[in-house]
Amino acid sequence: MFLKTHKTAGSTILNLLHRYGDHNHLFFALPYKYQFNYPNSFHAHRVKGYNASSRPHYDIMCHHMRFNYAEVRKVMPPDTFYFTILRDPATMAESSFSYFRAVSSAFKKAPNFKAFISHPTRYYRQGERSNHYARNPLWFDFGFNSDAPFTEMYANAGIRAVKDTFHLVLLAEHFDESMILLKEELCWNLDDVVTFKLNSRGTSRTLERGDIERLRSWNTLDWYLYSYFNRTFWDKVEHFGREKMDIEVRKLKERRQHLAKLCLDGSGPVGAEQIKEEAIKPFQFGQEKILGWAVRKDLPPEVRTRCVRMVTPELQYKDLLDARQFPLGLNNSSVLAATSRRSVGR
Ligand SMILES: Nc1ncnc2c1ncn2[C@@H]1O[C@H](COP(=O)(O)OS(=O)(=O)O)[C@@H](OP(=O)(O)O)[C@H]1O
Repeated sequence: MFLKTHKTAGSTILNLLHRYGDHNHLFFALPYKYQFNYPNSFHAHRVKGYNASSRPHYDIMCHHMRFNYAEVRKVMPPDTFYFTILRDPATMAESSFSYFRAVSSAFKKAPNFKAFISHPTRYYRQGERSNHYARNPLWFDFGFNSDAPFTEMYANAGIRAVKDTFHLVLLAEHFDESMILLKEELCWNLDDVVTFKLNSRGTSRTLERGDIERLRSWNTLDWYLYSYFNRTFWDKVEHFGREKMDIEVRKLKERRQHLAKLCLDGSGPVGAEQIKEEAIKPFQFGQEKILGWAVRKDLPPEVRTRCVRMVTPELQYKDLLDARQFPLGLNNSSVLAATSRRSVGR
């Protein structure tokens, strides 16, 4: 089970989970649309095909939700491996402002990002439309109260809850090291965790030191959470072995380079207008262009399919999986009964 927090490289992780599940014929716990009724708290009945009396065997759950462990547990098997990813609240806020400007009331009211950073309380009102993107969004996604006043006791209780549930907490800033830790935990192969960056923006602002401090302080609960799991992340790397990690990360980068040369048209991500195939066009949202990848045309069909899968964005891949799992619509009980016996577990 992957808790996909917002603006933390989750779409790239979804790609590797989609690919792995697709390749191994695993059964996904899918939302009816693209998210599990976010920003409302997750509820088991939001999973397509879930029925409390005859529960299909689900292998992977990974789409956006506001986490609710009691309900997730009803859907996923007891030996499920839980993981998630965090990002520094400062850069995350910059990404969120750009992406969610039109939907979050606080972001919308601010004339620009600099004004928001300087006086967030001037624009932010608790409970106003989509303001969970504007303050402590990680804390919110974990299902906690993102408007709660900061106290160490409260923040530590949240951390304990995350620590007790999630076996692995990754960091967007250290994506490659994160992939190696994930691969080790799941006993996967290197190719399973090779990805191309998805859902990235054409341009982003560089933050000044003072802005970073202000954003971390505005998002105190998230900063406290991030700082804690940053420490545990490096403890895990230490335990894995720094030298071994360097070797593994080097292999991962080499493999990514190799696959980029094999699969991609051009040397970097491109705007949606340069991608002709609808199946791999990135969804556009927010103030900046969201980039994707063009795939070489001159590849043997099998290789091309594999390359296309690597750059298939979340929405299109979810539709593919949905069509595979429910070829005749939701009432096709034979498909549910025939779900895989394998699970992404420990
Ligand atoms: N591999 C890797 N390493 C580091 N950072 C990465 C990676 N993949 C995606 N990204 C960055 O993550 C941001 C998008 O996050 P999400 O996909 O979680 O966003 S969303 O909530 O699903 O819309 C988005 O950040 P911004 O570009 O700052 O907006 C992506 O650039």
